[in-house]
Order: sequence, then structure tokens, then C-alpha cells
Amino acid sequence: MTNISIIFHSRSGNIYQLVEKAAQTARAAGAEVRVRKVAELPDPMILDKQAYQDLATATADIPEAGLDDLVWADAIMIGTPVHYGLPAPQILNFFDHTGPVAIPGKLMNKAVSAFASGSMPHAGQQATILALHNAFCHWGSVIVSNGSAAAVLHQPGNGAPYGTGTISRHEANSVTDDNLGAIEYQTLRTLQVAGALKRGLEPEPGITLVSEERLRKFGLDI
Ligand SMILES: Cc1cc2nc3c(=O)[nH]c(=O)nc-3n(C[C@H](O)[C@H](O)[C@H](O)COP(=O)(O)O)c2cc1C
Repeated sequence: MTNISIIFHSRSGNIYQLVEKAAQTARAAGAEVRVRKVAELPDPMILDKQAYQDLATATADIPEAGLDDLVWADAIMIGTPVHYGLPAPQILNFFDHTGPVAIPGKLMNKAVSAFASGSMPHAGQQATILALHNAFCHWGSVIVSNGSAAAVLHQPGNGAPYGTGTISRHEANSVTDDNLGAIEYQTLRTLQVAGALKRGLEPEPGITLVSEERLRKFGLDI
């Protein structure tokens, strides 16, 4: 069984629509799924107050993400709105607090993948996903991109190789069927790589890092 944590921030529901599709896809694929929202920050900038309120109600029962949700997972997907070409500060705040598990290597070799929603085309979806990839490198995780092979990624309005990206045009809950197809594909790819890593990292002296001798040599506890 592969464990997947889907961790997100959303204000007007677009990212949450992708999260729901990712969770549904992962469950149908037989994974154990945790959906987690990151903690809110004081005084968030809200463009659509009604949508924000509706989403708060719809996600009230979703637990806040904690470090255990990262350590538990074989696969981690992170979803965020684009804010000035960057991940939302709520997501960055969550990353800021991952040191206690990231620095001792507890996130190494996990399959990680990111997706984003922005209001306009070419307005930072790709930059936001790549910014999260920077942080994944610090975790020592294995980045899963979408690549370019799947036909659904070639549809207008899909964010293609880096990870799923949507164009909301400031409309709440406005993801398209193509966006849902892209996140479905991204979820399955992330699970596929997580499963392969999990099996492949079983101790096999001589060819993996996970041998007693090499763990000692590099001072690793993983
Ligand atoms: C402070 C702030 C900054 C934003 N900056 C960008 C931006 O740089 N590019 C963009 O396309 N959209 C930007 N947006 C719009 C959101 O990314 C967009 O509405 C997104 O679809 C919201 O996702 P959600 O519905 O999951 O909350 C910004 C929104 C806010 C509140």
C-alpha cells in the first residue's frame, strides 16, 4: 500500500477542486490518502470573500497539515495558488517549519509533485511549481513532473510538463475537465514513482545507498 499526503492552500476553491480529484484518483488506485490543508496566516488578502467563506465551510473538517503527514507519506503532492509568481505564503510558512524532519533526512527519497492555480495564462503557474521544486531539493525528495507525453497535457489551459496548472481568471471553482485530467495523470504518475521507489529502496547491498556500510559512511539514519 502506498501512502500519499495531498497538502494544499486554497482561497477560492480552484486548488481544492484539484485536491479532491487527486484524492479520488489515489483512493481508486488503492493508495492510503491523507488530505491536509496548511494553517491560515493572519490577515490573508481575500479577493472573493464569499468563495473564501464557502471554502472554509466545505473544508472545515479537513485536518491541518503536520510534519507527521510528510514523514508518513511515500508520495506528497503540494497544491497552491500563484501569488506574484510564488507559492502562497501559507504554503511557504508550512515549508519553513519542515526543518525538524527535512534536516535529518526524513523526507529523502519520497516522490513529490506540485500543482498551481493562477488567474491568468503565463502569470506564474510554472514559476510557482518550480519554486516548490527548489524546496523539494532541500528535502532530498524525488521530484515527479508531468512530462509531455500525455495527450491531456496538450489541451489549451493545461500547464504541461512541470505540474498541473490552471487558469481561473479570478473565478472561484473554475477548473476545467482538462485540468482534472491533468491532475489525475499527475497523481497516478506520482503514485507510480512512489511505489517504484519504495520497492527499489529495499536493501540490496552493493547498489543502493541503503546498505549498513553506506549508511554508516554517510552518517545517514533513513
Ligand atoms: C495576493 C495574491 C496574489 C496573486 N498573484 C497572482 C499571480 O502572480 N499570478 C496569477 O495568475 N494569479 C495571481 N493571483 C490569483 C490567484 O492565484 C488565482 O485566483 C488562483 O486561481 C486562486 O486559487 P484558489 O481558487 O485555489 O484560491 C493572486 C491572488 C492573490 C490573492
